[in-house]
Amino acid sequence: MRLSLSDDSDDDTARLLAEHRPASLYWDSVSYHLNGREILSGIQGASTPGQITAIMGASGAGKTTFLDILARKNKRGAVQGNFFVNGEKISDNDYKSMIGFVDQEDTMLPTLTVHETIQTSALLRLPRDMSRAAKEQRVLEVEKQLGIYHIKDQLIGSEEGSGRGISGGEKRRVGIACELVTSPSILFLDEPTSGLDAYNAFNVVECLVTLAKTYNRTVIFTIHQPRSNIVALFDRLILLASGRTVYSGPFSTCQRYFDQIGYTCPPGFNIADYLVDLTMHAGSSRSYTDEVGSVDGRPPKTASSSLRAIKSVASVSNVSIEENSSGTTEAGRRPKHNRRISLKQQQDRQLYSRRKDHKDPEPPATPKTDEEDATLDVAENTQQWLRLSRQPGNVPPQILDDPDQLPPPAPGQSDLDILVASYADSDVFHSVHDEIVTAVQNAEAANGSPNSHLEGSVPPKIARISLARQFLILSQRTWRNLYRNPMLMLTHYAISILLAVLSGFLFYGLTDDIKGFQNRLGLFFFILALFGFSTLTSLTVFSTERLLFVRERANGYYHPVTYFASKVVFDIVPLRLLPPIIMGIIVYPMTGLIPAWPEFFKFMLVLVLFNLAAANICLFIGIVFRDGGVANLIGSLVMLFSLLFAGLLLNHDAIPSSALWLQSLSIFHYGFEALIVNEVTFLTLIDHKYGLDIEVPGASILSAFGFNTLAYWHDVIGLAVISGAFIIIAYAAMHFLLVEKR
Ligand SMILES: Nc1ncnc2c1ncn2[C@@H]1O[C@H](COP(=O)(O)OP(=O)(O)OP(=O)(O)O)[C@@H](O)[C@H]1O
Repeated sequence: MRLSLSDDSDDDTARLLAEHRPASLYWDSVSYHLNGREILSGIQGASTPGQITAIMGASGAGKTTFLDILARKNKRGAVQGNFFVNGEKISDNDYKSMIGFVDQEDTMLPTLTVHETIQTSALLRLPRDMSRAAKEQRVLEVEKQLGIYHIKDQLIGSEEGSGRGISGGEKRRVGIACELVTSPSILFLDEPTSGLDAYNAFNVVECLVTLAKTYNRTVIFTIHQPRSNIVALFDRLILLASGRTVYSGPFSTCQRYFDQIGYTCPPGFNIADYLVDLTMHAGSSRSYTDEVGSVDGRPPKTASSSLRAIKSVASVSNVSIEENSSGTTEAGRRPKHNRRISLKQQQDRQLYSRRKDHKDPEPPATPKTDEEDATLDVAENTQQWLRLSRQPGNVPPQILDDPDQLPPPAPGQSDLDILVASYADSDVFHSVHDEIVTAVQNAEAANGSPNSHLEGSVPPKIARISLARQFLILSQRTWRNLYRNPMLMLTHYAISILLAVLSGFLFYGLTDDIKGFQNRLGLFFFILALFGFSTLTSLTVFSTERLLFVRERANGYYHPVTYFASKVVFDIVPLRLLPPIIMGIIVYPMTGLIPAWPEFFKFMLVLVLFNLAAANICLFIGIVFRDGGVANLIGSLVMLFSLLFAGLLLNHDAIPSSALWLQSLSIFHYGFEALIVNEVTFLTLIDHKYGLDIEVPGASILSAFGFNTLAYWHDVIGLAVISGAFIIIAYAAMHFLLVEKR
């Protein structure tokens, strides 16, 4: 999968890659509290360019939380700790410009192709002064690098709707490509192999290794229980259990380390499986080293708690299995499941108990004083942190260089306590700690030198593309998404045309009498109700892309205003404005409404503004209410309320006049009144009574029905104001509510 880096003839691409600053990441005393609960505590570690760092642990160990914190994601709880890039503390903004983050679940538009998806990321995020051709070239390079070039024209697809597209592994690689295309110095990935088969999982990790080694990037990911061929690719390992560090250091030394502290991974067994199982058992058990130790005093040979392990477990265990599988129905024998439990317990004890062949040493690490702890917790700056790190009391005088020296289990101590204490007392811990201190000292020395301004940790500021370009790129994406989703367009247009023709026939040939007036009332009411309720589909304008928007925004793809504008222009215009215009053009002449251009245009203006107002109200509701069902309910209630106050249904005598101001909130009221006033005010209607044709001015009839004949422009302005107000508050809601918070 190794490919040539780039076409050197392209200066822009070469410059992008050259401007990348290799970034070593160091962290120390990292803790995280949420709602008074400690989720992570005292994690330290380092990851340098060219290295793959894996964060492992059982489910709920805190891997994702820790990765989020390393990537400086916006967290709900309180984060503490020291974070250094090349030994320096850098601002969140600078940091975010040099990292890429790939989430566990892929959030991509299923209607775009692989190439378009990566291209959008590149066009939005690569520097303004890089040419379009160079950006395109960068996309192709990354596609080749990740082995997805051959599927670049395939649709992403989804399980439901647009049909199955590319595979899960390919999707994961597209997600990585979207981040890689900006050439980040540090790449974070949350469970990049989850949901993938062994082959695809290996391919993905192999791509990451190529990236780290060939392009000198720092790669950090969480991973659940990797297969051994993947494990062999790790350079560093961070093993967490209940948010505490069981191991953080070079992967190459981890097996020896666990062996030294009395937890031996059986030969031929996947160390990742063993370690994750160990942390699970350790967290739930009290130390029983002294109870069982190992069978016949020797370390166990093989196995795990799984069936696979049971099959390969040695000596005594095999006997137990045979016993277990032979006469389970014979009288006098204990039930089968009891034997299984005891077998499992026995094996777990063999595998996950500390070996007995160690002498217990002096108590471990000199505890820090309360004062020092507190100071470390609130360590504000590098100087303070360094001072504390250099104090002898913080560096335990004795490291675990004698493999037979282990901390003794205190009464009530769990295996996890022992594992955590052993690590905090180990030479691995101290060498990582020294590495951090040295990096910080070197950075300080470099900053003090006269040439310090030449090479900082922070890459040069990237000039982002303008808002106008962002809008164009996002509009193109929204438009593609729309026209490749023909059912959505088709439904809106087909319904509008069908209902226009239907109402044209039902209200064909309106007469100029009282009956004709009533028909006009019915026609306008029908048209408004139809559009009012069909705009409820605007509720989903954001719901389907909510997660995509939140993530892209957090990853710095664009300014929210450009996303919002592109959605409004390319969703609301084609789906909410064009259908009523088409319907108006069909219905108006068919039914025989006033055949004059001014009245026709005034009729269309009301239809358009009414639809816009209804769509913007739904847009706002769809943004505020995350749950689709709730949003639908609220949307329908708002429309019903508005319909009730339209003027036709209301019994004015039954409602106190003080409550009539509610009409000013009703878009149906504005729309209905404007349409009927526009149509009837200057008509002369014939009333057939007692065999006579009495001419009645339309204005009189309107007044008798409670309409204000001078209200047309007032109503038009009312619709425009509601429409404008809701688009502004919809944007405000999106800006303030749709912010990533993990
Ligand atoms: N926003 C949150 N609200 C409540 N609890 C949280 C939140 N974030 C994390 N936690 C808790 O923190 C612990 C660690 O969660 P985290 O998702 O980091 O674990 P994990 O190791 O990534 O698990 P998995 O492998 O299952 O994804 C869990 O007990 C989880 O319940």
